[in-house]
Amino acid sequence: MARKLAAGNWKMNGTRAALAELAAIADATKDASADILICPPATLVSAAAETVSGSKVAIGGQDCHAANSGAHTGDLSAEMLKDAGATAVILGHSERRTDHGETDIIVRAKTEAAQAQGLVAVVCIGETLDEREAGDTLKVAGSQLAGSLPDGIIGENTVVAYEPVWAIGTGKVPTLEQIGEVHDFLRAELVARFGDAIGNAIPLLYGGSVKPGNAAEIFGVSNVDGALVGGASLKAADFGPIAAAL
Ligand SMILES: O=C[C@H](O)COP(=O)(O)O
Repeated sequence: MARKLAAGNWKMNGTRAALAELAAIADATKDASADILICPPATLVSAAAETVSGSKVAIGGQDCHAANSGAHTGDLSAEMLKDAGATAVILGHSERRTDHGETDIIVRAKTEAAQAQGLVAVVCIGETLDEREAGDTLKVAGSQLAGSLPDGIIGENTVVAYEPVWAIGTGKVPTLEQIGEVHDFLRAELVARFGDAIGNAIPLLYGGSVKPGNAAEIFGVSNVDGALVGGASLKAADFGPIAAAL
């Protein structure tokens, strides 16, 4: 069975002043039974890791390059994130796929690089509204899953986040049936490709407008092992109750 995980993606939000809120998040989640991960902007990874030291909060990056080092101005490698104190990294978020043209092939290479450094890869997939309305949700999710995950993964170093693009930051949330349909499908795909032990050990997170008011019902859906939370991960008063609902 997959472990439970409440993960926060701060996206391009936060300066050093936000470290006080991170400390509040560590306090608000100290009794949570789920694992806790916060992914601040890269500028804060090192200080964030120091801030949460001794708590149950782990720190992650929001992206990494597929190479370990080299002439890639502005990029960060998995090794650098690890050196700064990260233990995980979000890869293939729809905002990176859209803003930076990241393909499944690129996401797969980044995932391999992250895992080679011992980081947990939180690999994101999800359909656009057009794709859902065309009835292609499972086709898109299956294709992104197959293309973004490398062979040879182990359950402990991989998390998959299903984030319908149309639900991100919009306040629109799929029905519980829609979430369950995709998560059951993804679990079956993981088991078919990686076998029972690994396929069932990979946490499947739902992401997209998760709030304190809807977290418990989403966590009650089959094969939902947690959430990747954007806006509501910025405040301890929101993220604490979400983590507690797991
Ligand atoms: O990575 C997080 C997701 O994009 C969800 O963002 P949101 O909770 O603000 O909708």
